[in-house]
Amino acid sequence: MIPNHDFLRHTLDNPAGLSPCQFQLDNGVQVQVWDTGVICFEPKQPAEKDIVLACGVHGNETAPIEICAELIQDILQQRLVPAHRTLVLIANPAAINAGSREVEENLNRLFSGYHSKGAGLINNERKRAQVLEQFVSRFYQQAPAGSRKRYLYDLHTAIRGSRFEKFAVYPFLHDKAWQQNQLEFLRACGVSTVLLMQTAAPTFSYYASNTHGADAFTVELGKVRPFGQNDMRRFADARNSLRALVAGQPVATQAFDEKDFHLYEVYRSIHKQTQDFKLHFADDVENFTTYPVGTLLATDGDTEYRVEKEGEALIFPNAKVAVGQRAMLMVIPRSVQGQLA
Ligand SMILES: O=C(O)CCC(=O)N[C@@H](CCC(=O)O)C(=O)O
Ligand SMILES: [Zn+2]
Repeated sequence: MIPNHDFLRHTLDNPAGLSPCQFQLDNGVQVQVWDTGVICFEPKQPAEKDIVLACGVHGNETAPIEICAELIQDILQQRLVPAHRTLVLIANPAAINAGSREVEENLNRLFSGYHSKGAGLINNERKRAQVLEQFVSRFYQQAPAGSRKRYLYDLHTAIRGSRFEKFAVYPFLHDKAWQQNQLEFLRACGVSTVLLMQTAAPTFSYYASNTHGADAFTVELGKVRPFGQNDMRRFADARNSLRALVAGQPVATQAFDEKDFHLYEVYRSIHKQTQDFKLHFADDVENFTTYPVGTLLATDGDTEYRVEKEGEALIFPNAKVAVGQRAMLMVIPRSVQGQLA
């Protein structure tokens, strides 16, 4: 039903859609293909977690796609046995085939209904964002009754190198407490730099967090590289921790100690206002770089953006985004002492 148990290949061969199908593995795990890139695993007696793993929201971010493709194949071949209901999403097959971040529009700016705003469902990324929301809703709503925990890890790699190779974006929680066990899990994945957002966002992780109450994160696992050029040893902690999570096996976490983390909050978000938006530092400047107060960072027509605050660090600078979109975040260190649940 899935040739060679290779769901990534099957997805990329059918980027426009796949007929739903379902079957059972010899170990009792129920497999349901809901669409291209959308596969759901349900153990006979699922434990309490409902886990969504997403990759390929940006088509050129290949290492997370490889991690998820291997996990799917290993479940299908019964080398990995899920203990929890698990939905794996290869989010943007057309962009993966094109080897590009997006085909027409940034998929990760289209969640929480943004797909249908303005001009509406005018391209495939907008349509995909809508159906991904529907699949995530279905997955969480179809869970067995009882006390359950929802998770979504949206796996990415960043365009630039980074002073801290791996980092996560913790979506805005509307003043709810950050989860200590989630910070511990991220650290087991090799991620000890976390950006705590203070505003709503059109991203997949914010959607899962805000709409479904999931513990949800955008996880940046390294730098963008083409298929075949990822050193998968650098992803071993993330790969192994995610597989242990799905299998219900112990994850090698350590008790939270703030000294082990680099925690940041957003000081300001710089949006591209005109086509003239220009960054005033080189393409190889890394995420989390700091400059002295007063340094010119970017210009946008007559507007100048300079470092305003000691310790302000830049992240996700990208002059190529569409006008109106986030072109860079400036972040500052912060503490979460006494603010964790
Ligand atoms: O490296 C970059 O500039 C972008 C990497 C990336 O795709 N980041 C995500 C972050 C999403 C979030 O803020 O939760 C994105 O920009 O969509
Ligand atoms: Zn990305």
